[in-house]
Amino acid sequence: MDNSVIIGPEALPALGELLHRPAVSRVFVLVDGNTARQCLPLLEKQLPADYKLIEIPAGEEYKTLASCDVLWGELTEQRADRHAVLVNLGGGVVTDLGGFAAALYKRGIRFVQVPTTLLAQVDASVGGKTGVDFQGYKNQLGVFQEPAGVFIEPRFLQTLDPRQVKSGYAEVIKHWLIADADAFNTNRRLGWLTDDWTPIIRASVALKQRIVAEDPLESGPRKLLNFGHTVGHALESYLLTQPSREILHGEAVAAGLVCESWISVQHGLLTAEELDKIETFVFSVFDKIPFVSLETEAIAEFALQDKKNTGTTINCTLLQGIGTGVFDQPVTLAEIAESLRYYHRLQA
Ligand SMILES: NC(=O)c1ccc[n+]([C@@H]2O[C@H](COP(=O)([O-])OP(=O)(O)OC[C@H]3O[C@@H](n4cnc5c(N)ncnc54)[C@H](O)[C@@H]3O)[C@@H](O)[C@H]2O)c1
Ligand SMILES: O=C(O)C(=O)C[C@@H](O)[C@H](O)[C@H](O)COP(=O)(O)O
Ligand SMILES: [Zn+2]
Repeated sequence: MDNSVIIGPEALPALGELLHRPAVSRVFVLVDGNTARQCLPLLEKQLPADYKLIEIPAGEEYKTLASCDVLWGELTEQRADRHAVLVNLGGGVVTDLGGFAAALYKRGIRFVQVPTTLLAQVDASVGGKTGVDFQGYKNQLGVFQEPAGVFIEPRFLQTLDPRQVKSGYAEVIKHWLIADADAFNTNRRLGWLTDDWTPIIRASVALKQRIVAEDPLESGPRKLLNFGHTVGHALESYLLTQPSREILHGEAVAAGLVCESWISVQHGLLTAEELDKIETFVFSVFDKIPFVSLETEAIAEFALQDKKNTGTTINCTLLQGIGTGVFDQPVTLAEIAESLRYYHRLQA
């Protein structure tokens, strides 16, 4: 097996061929409640007859060690050996958690990613970042571990809620902002809806693969892929602590793109006109996330746990013009809070 990415109608048959190889002792399929119903039927004919299904509840709140415990318990109960393969069928929660759990079970079994949301197809399934949330912090526990393959079938998106599609689109905009000004400028005029996501998935995967190949363990340029996430993760983590204020990862990232673009302007890296273009595009797709200005400090505090930090210094990825990211830019906690106040004042 290699860690290739296959996109299109040939993806699932290729996975089927791989799962029937003699080197595979047993196949386990990890799903959540929704992908069990909506996605498994399309995959099922590629699976060996004796595959074992393992289900976790859907949602970010289940991206935890407790869900890994359920998965590890099943693998142990079934006497899964090191030649077993775990197929992660779902969005970023299933691909992150399943990849992490597979990397730890018996010090590592092979896993494959079958992403079923736009977000997981353009971003989460690619690049080998896996993990779970811990004590309210996003992806606090995790490993870098490449899957044995990524099999992307855009037809899965047919059953996806439009809100979830938009959430994935935030990561696509992020890719354009850090590395593809032409795509940003073309697509901001076209709007976000399309009948066929395949070209956008292909372009995003290629862009992410290029950056990951240069720096798989995120000691340098991979930090570009984290643009929007210093503030985005802070907002997401904060709102996850608030009952009935649900936020999706991509929605938080969209807000983070605006806040971190504003910080880029304060650092003299981006012009006010460029910031305006970014805001206009982002708010043509996403509603503004409601929070009150009294909450900005508490939200900003979460940035103190960002994985790009060194000691007490918050290192942000910023934009040096649309289409060019720059990483390791020190920013203060006060700037993070001020960027949230700026976002809060904006009229969507
Ligand atoms: N590892 C990485 O590089 C990386 C990159 C980006 C995001 N992430 C992580 O990904 C997670 C978010 O992923 P997500 O947005 O896919 O969320 P998700 O996995 O929670 O999926 C969103 C919802 O859609 C449902 N669903 C999935 N596929 C479906 C389909 N085809 N039809 C109908 N419903 C479907 C799921 O059950 C869930 O309710 C976050 O935890 C984020 O931190 C990781
Ligand atoms: O692949 C990467 O590298 C990314 O940063 C992609 C992000 O979109 C993704 O949300 C990632 O999980 C964030 O990682 P973290 O290190 O900030 O937890
Ligand atoms: Zn992300």
